[in-house]
Amino acid sequence: MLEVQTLSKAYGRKQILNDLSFTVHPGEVIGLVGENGAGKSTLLQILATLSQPSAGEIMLYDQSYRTDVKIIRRQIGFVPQDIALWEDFSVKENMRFFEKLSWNHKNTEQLRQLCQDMKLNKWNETVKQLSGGMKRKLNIAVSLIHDPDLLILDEPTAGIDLKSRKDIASYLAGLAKTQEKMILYTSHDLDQITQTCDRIYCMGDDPFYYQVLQAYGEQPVLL
Ligand SMILES: Nc1ncnc2c1ncn2[C@@H]1O[C@H](COP(=O)(O)OP(=O)(O)OP(=O)(O)O)[C@@H](O)[C@H]1O
Repeated sequence: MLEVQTLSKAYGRKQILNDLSFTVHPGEVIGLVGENGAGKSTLLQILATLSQPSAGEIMLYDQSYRTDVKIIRRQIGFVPQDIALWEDFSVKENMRFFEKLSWNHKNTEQLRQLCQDMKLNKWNETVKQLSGGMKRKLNIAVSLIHDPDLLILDEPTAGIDLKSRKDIASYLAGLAKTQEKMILYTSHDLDQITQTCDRIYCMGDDPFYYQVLQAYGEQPVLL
């Protein structure tokens, strides 16, 4: 379980996150929504251990983000907003490269299976030959090589076609349910968020997202 308690983050005098508390349970897909600048990426970066909070506690199972960062990093997969792949390498070469950096090893067939599970069947094509949606699928596949318990994704479906969005969303939901993963992701696509997520957290001062989600029949949680 991921437990966030009274988390705050300020950049200089600018308060971005203020006293956030929430939990994510194994098997849950959590959607994080809010206007531009609400602090979603800031929160995800802290949860991915890439940024420090100004105050508060975070626990992943019984490990503390303050004292057990090395262990926690092994249990986290992070997919940033920007694609982070080697453009001149093939899909296979990217998977093998990142597998070498991973603490948990997989053979080539297992790596290929990960891509196929994501409906990415371009094993020998270079990344620069792939479409934006395919690159995003590969980015997600890379983040899963070390079999993380907690998967954090910053707008994994931004700018990609409806079919690929559905592929990714149903893959993430299946992963949470079959392997008890905790998945936390941001998106501005409320149709997809409401269809995919077990719970939705709303960030920011603007009540717009909260109200629209209520109109969808959801009961979002205000952070
Ligand atoms: N390194 C930084 N230094 C100072 N301010 C920052 C820094 N990173 C982010 N911010 C500010 O923090 C606020 C929250 O940004 P963040 O990227 O977390 O929002 P977001 O909800 O993810 O937005 P979007 O939907 O546009 O991706 C913004 O006002 C941004 O300018």
